[in-house]
Amino acid sequence: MRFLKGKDYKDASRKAANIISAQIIMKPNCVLGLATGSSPIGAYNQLIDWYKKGDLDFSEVSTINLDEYKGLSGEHKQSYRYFMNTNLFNHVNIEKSKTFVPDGLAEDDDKECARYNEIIKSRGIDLQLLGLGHNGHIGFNEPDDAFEKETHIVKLSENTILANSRLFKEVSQVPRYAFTMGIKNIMQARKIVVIVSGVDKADIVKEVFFGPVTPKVPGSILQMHNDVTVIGDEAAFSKISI
Ligand SMILES: N[C@@H]1[C@@H](O)[C@H](O)[C@@H](COP(=O)(O)O)O[C@@H]1O
Repeated sequence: MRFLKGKDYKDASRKAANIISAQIIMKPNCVLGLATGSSPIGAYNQLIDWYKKGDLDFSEVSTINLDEYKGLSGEHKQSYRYFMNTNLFNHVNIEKSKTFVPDGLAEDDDKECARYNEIIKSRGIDLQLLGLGHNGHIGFNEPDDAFEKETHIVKLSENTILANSRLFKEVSQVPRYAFTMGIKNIMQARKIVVIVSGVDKADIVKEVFFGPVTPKVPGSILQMHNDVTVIGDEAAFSKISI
């Protein structure tokens, strides 16, 4: 595992964007596994900036997102499809038909999980970007008794519902269920980049990357992957010595 410390969030975001853009330059038709949340926004902004300057081309890139709330349409402002469109896809020359996010309105959960899982397996992810939930979740893989392997529907923990309610008018509006890639899907990515920022992530960063590997802390499985880069600002890395 490599740790890259940025001076601040902007610096950390630029480092993450550098790795993503190197991936696109080395393999123009690469498959990027993308994440939502506040953590990757800075990296997305940097990528947009480089695209606008003519330094990056997304025309052959495909993307597969980690997760989506069940019950929200892609037009809903808090859906992850909407997030991706507004924070990245609408601003670069990516073909929308090559951007995948689970369908939050799918009527049959099992069918949607199988469909999405097939999208992941048939393409294969070259680089997976991740944020980290305060309870150590990656995607929406919540603490559990076992590592859930493939795409599945998950009941969100109270902790996650509360953390994510900051983006909704009130906590009751936060969906209780979500579709998410499983741990096996994430671990099969060739390369993984985790972005963390802020002092509120300092404890979980220590637990995930230096504590025991356990499904109670889902991100801890990343210790077993052979190509993980963790990028953070000083605050997020304040409880580890690297
Ligand atoms: N499903 C997403 C995760 O993919 C994300 O990593 C996490 C952390 O978000 P943030 O980066 O805003 O702290 O939030 C959500 O729950």
